[in-house]
Order: sequence, then C-alpha cells, then structure tokens
Amino acid sequence: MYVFMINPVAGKGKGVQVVKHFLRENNVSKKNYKTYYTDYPGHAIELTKQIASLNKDKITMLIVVGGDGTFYEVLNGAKNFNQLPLAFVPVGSGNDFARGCDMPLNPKDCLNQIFKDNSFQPYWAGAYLTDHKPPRLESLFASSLGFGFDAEVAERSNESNWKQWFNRLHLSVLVYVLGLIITIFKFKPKQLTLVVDGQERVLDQIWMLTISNHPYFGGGMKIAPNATINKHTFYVTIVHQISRWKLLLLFMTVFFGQHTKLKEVETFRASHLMINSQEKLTYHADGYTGQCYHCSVHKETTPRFVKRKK
Ligand SMILES: Nc1ncnc2c1ncn2[C@@H]1O[C@H](COP(=O)(O)OP(=O)(O)OP(=O)(O)O)[C@@H](O)[C@H]1O
Repeated sequence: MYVFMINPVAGKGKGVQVVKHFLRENNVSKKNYKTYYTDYPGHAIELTKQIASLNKDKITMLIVVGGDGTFYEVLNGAKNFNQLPLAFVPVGSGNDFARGCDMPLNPKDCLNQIFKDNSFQPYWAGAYLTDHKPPRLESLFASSLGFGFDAEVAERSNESNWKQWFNRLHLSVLVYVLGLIITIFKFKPKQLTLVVDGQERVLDQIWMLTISNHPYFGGGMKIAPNATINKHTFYVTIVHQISRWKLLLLFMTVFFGQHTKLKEVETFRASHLMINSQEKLTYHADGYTGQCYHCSVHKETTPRFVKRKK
C-alpha cells in the first residue's frame, strides 16, 4: 500500500491537486493507496508514528508531499521505524531535500520518477540532542543543522508579523531577505567550544556553523558545495571573523557555492560534533528553530531507504 502524507498548506495547496491528478491519470486503484492530510504544525510527526506502528509491514512507501518542514516532521515521526521506505514530492518553498537527492523539483515529474522503479537508496540522516536531554529525545535532520546567523534569520522570519503579509502578496522570498537584512545589523558573533571527532577547539567571532548531509540549505543555497550523501561524515561550514558587508557578499555567492573561496569560510568533514556555548545559541534543523547551550550531533548508523537519484 502506498501512503501519501500531504501538507495542504505547503505551496498554497499545490500538493493536494498534484496527487489527485497523478492518481486519476494513472488509474491507481483505491485499495492500493491511502491519503492523509496534516491539520496543524507538528501533526505529521504524530500521524507518521501512528501510521508506521499500525501498518509498518503493509506500507510499500510513505510519500511525503510538502516542503522541507513536512519531511522533517515525518522523519522524526518515523525515528523508530528505519525500515519505512520514504519518498519526497517537493511542493514547498525551499525543497532542499529534493535538491540534495537530485530529484526533480517539478512535483509531477518527481511523482513519475518515484514510481518509475522499485529501488530505494540508503540515506543517513543526522541525529542531534540538545542540552544533555535523555537519548530518547534525540531528533533527526534530513538536510542541515545550523547554529548562529542563519538560525537567527530563520527564527526572525518564522516569528515575524510581516511573514503573512508577504505570503498573501505572493512575495514569500522577501520574508527571508528582510529577516536576513535585519539580522545582519542585530547579530552578535558567538564564542563556541567545538569538539570535532574528539578534538576540542575554542572558536571566536563565529557567525555561522552549519552541519550538512548534502549541499543545499535555505532554499537552494549551496552551503556545502562538495557534499555527497554518505554514511560516515557531515560537511561542516564555519563562517567566522567576517564583516557585516562581506557577509552580504557571502549570501550572494553561496547560491553558486563560491563562498568557500573567502578566507572567512572554513570547511571540513566530521562524524561527531559537540557544540558548547556560554550563552543561549539559536539553531535550526531543516528550518525548525530552537535554542540551546549544548548540542551533540552524529550520523544515524542504520540507513533509511529513500527515493533518490544519487
Ligand atoms: N494544515 C496545516 N495548517 C497550518 N500549518 C500546517 C498544516 N499542516 C502542516 N503545517 C505546517 O506547515 C509548515 C510549513 O510546511 P513546509 O515546511 O512543509 O512547507 P514550506 O514552508 O512551504 O516549504 P519549505 O520548508 O521547503 O520552505 C510546517 O511547519 C508544518 O508543520
């Protein structure tokens, strides 16, 4: 049985239409699929847990139709169900997971690609735990986990009053741009202690620290241009000791992955990281924001099975 998990508000409801059209056009029998719709933020976590625990042997594939936020929720709902085969149809505004997996960004083409063959590829999500909570409260991220500047931009944009106005005017891209400009002036660089695969470093004047499973974040920015999906290592990008104006330049070059040439940008690969901060640090996981003093990060050891090209 195919299960569709559809976020009806992502992409202004595009997902609902795309799935209906696909099922009709391909004469998919009603007994071969079920559709579930998310009703509120966080609902996909609960729905996925229920669906996976009740039907885990009957599900051929759980097809997530939404944006990166919906996929993040499904991944976390399926945290204890590694064997659940997953696919993602991008109808959101960012869709970085589909970019990272080299899937078509057109939802209709993506659905066709998903059903073209029966094979799945392994995918190793990132796992993170904040402030020494019990391990059962560990969360997963599909694309990236970021600390500092980009997390504050995401937080400011998500909580802003202007978000709904720009969205109503179909100018959602300006939500992030305005958040970025305000944050450039307000952000205070951080001091962090970072433990990378057992080696401790004290870092000063940190603007951003991003841990990536694949190249993309923030809706198509190539933050880790050399990243390839793999079992062992994350691609880490640190931006430090940079002027506010040069950071603007960085955000213009990051779409082409050229920011790594700047002397203020450091990149390396790592398997385990621990981040410690004396002050509260804002972070985002696939766009979801939170705050912490401490975070430990590692790759999931057992792969998930995901529809992807590479
Ligand atoms: N019925 C609903 N009403 C309101 N919000 C919902 C509903 N269902 C899901 N959501 C929330 O909608 C939010 C946005 O979803 P999602 O991130 O998938 O789309 P997006 O923001 O358009 O895409 P992207 O993250 O790729 O930019 C998520 O936080 C999700 O929890």
